[in-house]
Amino acid sequence: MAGRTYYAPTGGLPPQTDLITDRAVFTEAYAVIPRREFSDIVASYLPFWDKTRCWVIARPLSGFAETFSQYVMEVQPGGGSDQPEPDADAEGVLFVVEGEITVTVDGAAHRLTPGGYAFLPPASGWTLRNDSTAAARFHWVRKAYEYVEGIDVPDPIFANENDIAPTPMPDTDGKWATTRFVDPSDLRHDMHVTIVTFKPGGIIPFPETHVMEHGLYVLEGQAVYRLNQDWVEVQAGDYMWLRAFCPQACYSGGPGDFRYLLYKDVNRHAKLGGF
Ligand SMILES: NC(=O)N[C@H](N)C(=O)O
Repeated sequence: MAGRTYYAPTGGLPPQTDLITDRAVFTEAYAVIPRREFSDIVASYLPFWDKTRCWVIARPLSGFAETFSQYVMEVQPGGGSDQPEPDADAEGVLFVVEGEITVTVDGAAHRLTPGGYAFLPPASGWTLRNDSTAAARFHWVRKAYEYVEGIDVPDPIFANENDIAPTPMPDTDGKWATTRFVDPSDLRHDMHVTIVTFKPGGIIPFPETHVMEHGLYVLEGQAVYRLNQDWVEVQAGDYMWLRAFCPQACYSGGPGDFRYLLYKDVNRHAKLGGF
């Protein structure tokens, strides 16, 4: 799996000479945030985080019952947090796209580099530092954990995608594969963050239409993505936010692999009545 690349935004502003034409879209069913929208203008600073800024790229919006938020975090050398997560019920997944971070849980320090993944259960008391000499950039997906009586809360997980063999989708000749950090049938988990890889020519050959929400951050490559009734061109660094039931399909564009980080809510009953 050598040679993977991970697009990481670095902020700044498009030059004043740029045309405004862009691929940004916001509809009831989906949003597309092109990579150049990760500008200084929309960066935020978070309470109890040092030398850190972030781009909030997804959050629950309305009575449509969205489940998750997603940030791209940028932590400068010496920065980090001893109280990163304010919500005791929030579980988190971190995925590193640039630099190095050290995440500590239960007294054990874990160094994560590009391709590095961490699952952090609610109330785990994790902390994070960038002890390196360069900026670190990583995704942080947050969700309120849905406790089930009789089912344990999952343990922390630390992994790197480069150590995991992707699982090919059946009958695709290996052109569509998913790298999983969690066993899909493990009912302790109510969300999955995976990496979806399409070889050139790989496609989703039908408009998947399902109740799960998605956040898709394009790590590498380019494609034409079907979102609801629209075809949208996407490239490394772009983000797609999909509400429940938004039909989705794609043609990967080559010449290299098209890969994205995918959030999905799973393994829980649909709530009946209210949100
Ligand atoms: N857009 C996607 O990649 N969707 C996945 N196939 C999924 O829902 O698992």
